[in-house]
Amino acid sequence: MEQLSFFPEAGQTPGLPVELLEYHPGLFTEKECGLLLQKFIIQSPWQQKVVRMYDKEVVTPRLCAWYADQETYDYTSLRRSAPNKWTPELMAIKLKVEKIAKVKFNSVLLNYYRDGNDSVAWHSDNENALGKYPVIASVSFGQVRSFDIRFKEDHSEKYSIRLESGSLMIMKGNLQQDWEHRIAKSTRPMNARVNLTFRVVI
Ligand SMILES: O=C(O)CCC(=O)C(=O)O
Ligand SMILES: [Fe+2]
Repeated sequence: MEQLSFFPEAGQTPGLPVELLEYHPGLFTEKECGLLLQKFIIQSPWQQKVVRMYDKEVVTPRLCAWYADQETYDYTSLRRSAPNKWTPELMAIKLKVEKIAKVKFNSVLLNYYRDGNDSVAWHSDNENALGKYPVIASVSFGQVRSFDIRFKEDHSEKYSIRLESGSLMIMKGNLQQDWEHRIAKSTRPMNARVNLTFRVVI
C-alpha cells in the first residue's frame, strides 16, 4: 500500500477551488486503511450495473454497493428499492465524516475499482433525489487514483486531485451543477481501491 502523504497540499493541482472541494488527508492510519479495504472487498454485496448505451447493454467498469437508512433511490439498480443495512464499520466512518462535514448523511455508495481498467466516466451527481447543491463526503481506501473535475461550459477549465488512502474529500457548492468529475482508467498497474460517497438522499 502507498504511504500517506505528510503534506496535505501534495495531492492537489494549484488553484483547486476550495469552495467546491475540501481535502482532508490522513483520516485513517495505513493499518486501518488496509483492514477496512480488505473487509469492504470481501464483505460488500457487490453489484455490477448494466446500462444501455445506444442499442447495446454494457456493464459499468467497477463494482458498486448501496447502503441507506430506509428505502431510497438505489444507485446500483437505478430504482427505488430496499438498501443494505449499515455495517458497524460504515456507521463508524459515517459518524467520523459527519463531524467534519457538519452534515448528517442517510446513505453511502461504495465503488470498488479492482485495477487500472476500472473507472467512472465523466458525470455529475445531480439527480433530483440529492437536491440542487448537495454535500457529498468521499472517503478513499487503497490505491491512490486521480479525481478529475472539469467545468461543463468550458472543458479547458479542469483540475485534478490525488485521492490518497485514508483521505476524506468533501464535494459541495455548485460542483454537481456546473462541473463534471471522473476517475479515469490508467495504463499503469493499479491495485484495488474502494471509495465511499456519503450522501443525503431525499
Ligand atoms: O471513486 C470516486 O472517487 C468517485 C465516485 C463517484 O464519482 C460516484 O460514485 O459518483
Ligand atoms: Fe460522482
